[in-house]
Amino acid sequence: MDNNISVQMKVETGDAGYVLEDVPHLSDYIPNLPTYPNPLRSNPAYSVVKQYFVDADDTVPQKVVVHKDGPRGIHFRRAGPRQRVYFTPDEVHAAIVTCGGLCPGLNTVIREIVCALYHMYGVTKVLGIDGGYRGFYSKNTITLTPKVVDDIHKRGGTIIGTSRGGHDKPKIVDSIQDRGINQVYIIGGDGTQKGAAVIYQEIRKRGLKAVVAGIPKTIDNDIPVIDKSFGFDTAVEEAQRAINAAHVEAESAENGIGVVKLMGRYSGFIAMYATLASRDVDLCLIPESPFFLEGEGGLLEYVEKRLKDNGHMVIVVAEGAGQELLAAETLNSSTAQDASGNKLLQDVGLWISDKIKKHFARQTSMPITLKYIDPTYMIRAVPSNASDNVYCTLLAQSCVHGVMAGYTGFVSGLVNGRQTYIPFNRITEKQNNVVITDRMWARLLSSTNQPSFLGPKEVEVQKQVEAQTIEGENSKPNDI
Ligand SMILES: Nc1ncnc2c1ncn2[C@@H]1O[C@H](COP(=O)(O)OP(=O)(O)O)[C@@H](O)[C@H]1O
Ligand SMILES: O=P(O)(O)OC[C@H]1O[C@](O)(COP(=O)(O)O)[C@@H](O)[C@@H]1O
Ligand SMILES: [Mg+2]
Repeated sequence: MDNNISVQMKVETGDAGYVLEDVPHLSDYIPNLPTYPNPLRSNPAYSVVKQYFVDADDTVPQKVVVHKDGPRGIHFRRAGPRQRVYFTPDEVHAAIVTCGGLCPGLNTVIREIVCALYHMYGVTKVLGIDGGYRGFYSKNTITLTPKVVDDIHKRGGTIIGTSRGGHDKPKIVDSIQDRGINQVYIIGGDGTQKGAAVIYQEIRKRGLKAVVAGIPKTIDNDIPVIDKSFGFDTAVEEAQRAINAAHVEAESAENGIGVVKLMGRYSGFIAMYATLASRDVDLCLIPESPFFLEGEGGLLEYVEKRLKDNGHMVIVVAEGAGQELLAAETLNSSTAQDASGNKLLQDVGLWISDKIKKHFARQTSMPITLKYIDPTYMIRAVPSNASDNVYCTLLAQSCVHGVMAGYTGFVSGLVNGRQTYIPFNRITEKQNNVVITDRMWARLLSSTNQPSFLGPKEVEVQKQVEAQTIEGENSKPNDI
């Protein structure tokens, strides 16, 4: 990707260390664009709202915990409707695409973009791109109207389909240009938003009056800056059902062990939150926290102790946990990737179940019953819950307001409880991970009673590594 920062974001500084990481605007590269009064002025639902339009100077701080003499720090532009817009309703030709893995709430976001465009801004031309990025150049489009999307928020998945791979920049931008699309709404994770950033840059290079806006999606909650990603709460809630089942199975057998594998390729947020919510979990394994099996202080010793003390136990394991152990053992540091270039993982749930079974098979005095539950796809294929539905609505509406106001090259995201516009590069440059020296992981350790598997030396190293990340960057949602 061309990392030309000046076209990705506009940095403004102010007094007392104030920094605004602003998003690009159509007027940055197209001069003298006409503007129009926002049609929401005469919308009966919204015209009564006091101060409905967002003040042009409103910004939201990234860090809310501050010291008396500390700098004001990084801010993002506050989302919301502006007094003037850069498109007339007839002029707009919008397209929506969903890419990457599924996530609860995708259909709600699609629904609310369509409805906001129709009902708030009088737009009537909205297309769905079929099956992710490759749909721009290899498939017919899907017409989206309020009627078509009316009850889609009650369904899991995405009605316009999704895919991995297939990001062909020239073909995608040609398709946007040839079809006369001038608003592109891109819903997807880190990979998708990297793709959105290059599409935006190419559109800008060609001088087109077309805006590109993203809505971050990831069930793993691994996108930085934003408070949390939509669908995450639903996934954690759905994971409870699997954990409950594992607990019931474990409790009902002598030395019963229930193992549940949850999603989380590089970030263990689902496993951590599902564990904290359940309180039935005795051991939670995540990619960020290394562990070992054999010997004093190892996982097998802990399992044995827990069974002796309690008669049963529940283990939650994130899919990315312990991958280095599997690779070392199978001598298979596999380089296999999916179509988007994401590393394909080995099944840690099966592996750990097998290790535990073999360990106890060697000890005839302690027969165990182990049940392995793999609900990974079940937790992301469900419709979003009530609170995610509201969250998706706000994300979608904020995105539409920003696009109508001429902003481009941004994602709509929640920062410290406020809707904001964030430049693409800020959310694609790094990943949000569980910080195992933060308070949230300590809460988990204290709730499960599991060992941290780290010696004092390793804790020190971990602290030093984490101290090197920019202060405050990773402070959400771990360090509450
Ligand atoms: N670095 C990149 N540059 C351009 N496109 C990318 C990049 N990484 C991924 N993509 C595209 O984004 C889409 C989704 O990516 P993927 O990693 O599968 O999911 P997610 O967006 O959820 O992380 C795919 O169509 C893929 O080709
Ligand atoms: O089998 P698929 O569709 O590739 O999805 C599996 C992966 O999708 C994820 O849910 C994340 O997907 P995204 O990066 O698309 O959000 C991971 O947790 C999981 O490894
Ligand atoms: Mg991803």
